[in-house]
Amino acid sequence: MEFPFDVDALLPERITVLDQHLRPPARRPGTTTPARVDVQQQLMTIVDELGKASAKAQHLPVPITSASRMQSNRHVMYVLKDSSARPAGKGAIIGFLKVGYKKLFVLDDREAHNEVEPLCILDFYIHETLQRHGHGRELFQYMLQKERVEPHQLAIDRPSQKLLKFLNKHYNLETTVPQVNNFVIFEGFFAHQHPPARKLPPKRTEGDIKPYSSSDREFLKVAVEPPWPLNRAPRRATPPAHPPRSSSLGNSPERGPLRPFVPEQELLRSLRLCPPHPTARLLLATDPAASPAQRRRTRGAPPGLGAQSRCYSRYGGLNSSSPNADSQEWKQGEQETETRAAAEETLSQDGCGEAPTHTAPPQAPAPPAQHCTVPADVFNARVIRNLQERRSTRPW
Ligand SMILES: CC(=O)SCCNC(=O)CCNC(=O)[C@H](O)C(C)(C)COP(=O)(O)OP(=O)(O)OC[C@H]1O[C@@H](n2cnc3c(N)ncnc32)[C@H](O)[C@@H]1OP(=O)(O)O
Repeated sequence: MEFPFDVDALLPERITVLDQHLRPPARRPGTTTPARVDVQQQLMTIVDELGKASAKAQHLPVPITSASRMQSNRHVMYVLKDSSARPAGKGAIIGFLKVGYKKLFVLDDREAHNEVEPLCILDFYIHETLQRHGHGRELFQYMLQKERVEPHQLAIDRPSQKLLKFLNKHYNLETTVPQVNNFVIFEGFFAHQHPPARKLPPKRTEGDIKPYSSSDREFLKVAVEPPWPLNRAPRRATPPAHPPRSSSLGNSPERGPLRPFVPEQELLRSLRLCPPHPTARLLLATDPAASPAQRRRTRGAPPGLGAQSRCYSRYGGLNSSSPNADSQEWKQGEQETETRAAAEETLSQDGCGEAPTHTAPPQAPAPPAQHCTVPADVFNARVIRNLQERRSTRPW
């Protein structure tokens, strides 16, 4: 990667380490010294351009590395220059590696939350024309020595497929410990933490735990999930052979498929916390049979009393002595009322299995006594449909 200024003179060493001060490195004796402000500007240009190139290579919508980001974070950037060739006599940049310590909450292989502050790989880029020439390894190896860390002690911020292959090839890192955040850690991470990972007190409720540790790549999350705590990770007996990969952003892996929704019992409990849907409110208001008070009054009644007083057949052959349209309509409405009331009942009882109470509306005309032939599975299907309709009132 070339620049309109002399990169070779600006960065005397093959690998230059930059921190938040973006201080120009000491120059070789004998070289002419441009104004300090120019040098800093040149450094900032290099950082910005590298950040843009890296974002492009990873298909990121915006760069996660820039001079301003460097200045506002305590990250360290290792910049590799091309010292062999000197195109146009000004040198060139091969790539960079950005690392930084971050406080993370990570899951161990027993899925316990651990508070750790590991060194994280935040951004890594080698120019397209120079990839697979060993430059990435050279840079990574230098960083490991400087930072005095072992590869398995690192946390990687949403590694790309290429980086995963790189880590596997050069450092034998393959088996990951599944996480609920963007970071990938590998087997052995917890064995060699300095200081050791701090386990969170067991009494702490899940709501107190930060669900996602801050990542520079937060904006890459594309899937819409239910809010915490409905999005808890499923328990997995064995870690997957490979960490989850991206679907929408090419090189960057994603956090994995959406976790399955919580069981029905939890869903019902959570639904009770939600305000009722306007339609449900309207139905409840116009239907006295669905009111909790009404249901409470009839809870002790023998089951099926209401049904016994109004019978119909799903097969159309009503046993009714007066099968007129009005009574048909009434029956349909009544059946829906029952279904709704049953769903209400199910909701109010947290799905504890108690049979719903069927109640005839007091104002309804008394239908002719008939034999009820609606099978239970049809009834259940309507209850389930009703529940599904209610699910669509979820706020996310
Ligand atoms: C947290 C993050 O920073 S995630 C983003 C990581 N960066 C990127 O994905 C940007 C594009 N990729 C790159 O810049 C580089 O490929 C890097 C930084 C990942 C690796 O640098 P390189 O100089 O290519 O690595 P190096 O030459 O030392 O090692 C090569 C090995 O890396 C892996 N690798 C590199 N490029 C590729 C590729 N295109 N496809 C698959 N594996 C690759 C392979 O394991 C490869 O070994 P192989 O050639 O025998 O298959």
